[in-house]
Amino acid sequence: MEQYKGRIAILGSGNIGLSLAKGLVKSGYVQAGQICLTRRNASKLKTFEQQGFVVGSDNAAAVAAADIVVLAVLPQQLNLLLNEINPSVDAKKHLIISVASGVSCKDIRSKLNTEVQVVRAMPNTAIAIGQSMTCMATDNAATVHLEEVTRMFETVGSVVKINEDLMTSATALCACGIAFFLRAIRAASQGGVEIGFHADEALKMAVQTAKGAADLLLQMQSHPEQEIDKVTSPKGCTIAGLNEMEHNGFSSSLIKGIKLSAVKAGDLYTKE
Ligand SMILES: NC(=O)C1=CN([C@@H]2O[C@H](COP(=O)(O)OP(=O)(O)OC[C@H]3O[C@@H](n4cnc5c(N)ncnc54)[C@H](OP(=O)(O)O)[C@@H]3O)[C@@H](O)[C@H]2O)C=CC1
Ligand SMILES: O=C(O)[C@@H]1CCC=N1
Repeated sequence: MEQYKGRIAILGSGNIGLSLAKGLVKSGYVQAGQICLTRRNASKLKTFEQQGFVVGSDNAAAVAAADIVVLAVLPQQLNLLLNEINPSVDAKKHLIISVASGVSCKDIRSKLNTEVQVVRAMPNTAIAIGQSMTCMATDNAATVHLEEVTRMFETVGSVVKINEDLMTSATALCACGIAFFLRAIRAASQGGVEIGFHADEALKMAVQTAKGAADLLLQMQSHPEQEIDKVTSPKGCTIAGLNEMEHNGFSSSLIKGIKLSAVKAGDLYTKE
């Protein structure tokens, strides 16, 4: 893979900003020294500085030194940040990537005095280990820039390009979604403890079983129900457990949670 030659500013180096930074370096897309990480409390970035990242609190300086600018603050923090960097953004030089939930490309441009190109990306925290599901959308980025952003996120997982009006749905299904599956694994391990395993072995068993389920679907390209049919022996214990879960609203609760998250994701910026 060809290494990216430019410089990236990640403004808002919290959970997702740092996960992205780690993933991009781990994948070899860039070296740590090509990434500038900012947050207001930059003293919390000391370990990243020791790993070779450029760190600081001066967003305008970070933008001036970069060609790709990643906006990774909370939606409620974004307007202040955009006001701060506005004088430093140059449409001819910069490409903006925003991972903020519920903020449109148009919203971002409306706060910057320029027709700068904006791409929205919605990764999840598995980006730190190159396993993100990242959804991407833009309303004005040139093909060449969209291709570069695609290449960037493909080094740290899978990428799907979607219409911008589906970005909040993508937030719920993929970005929040990783938490939903993690909770399911945790619940399975708690069940495992009740039926006789120590917590550490129950967790290991639940994790590997979940990984096997996901890999089956990825590698066989099959539908979950096809794989479930292979597990459920007639009058067996799997269908008994599965039906008990459904009587208690397993699928329904996941669907309802995803729907609520999608509504909330759309409201985070506008109802701050
Ligand atoms: N967490 C996730 O899994 C995902 C999050 N997102 C989106 O990413 C964004 C960030 O979320 P998340 O990482 O969870 O939030 P965090 O609170 O962990 O990170 C936000 C960071 O922004 C910093 N920050 C706030 N204001 C400024 C500023 N003016 N200049 C520079 N840094 C600033 C904060 O540090 P300090 O207080 O020191 O400034 C903080 O470290 C949100 O918009 C969210 O919707 C998208 C996909 C997944
Ligand atoms: O919980 C949140 O609001 C953010 C957006 C997607 C994942 N975390």
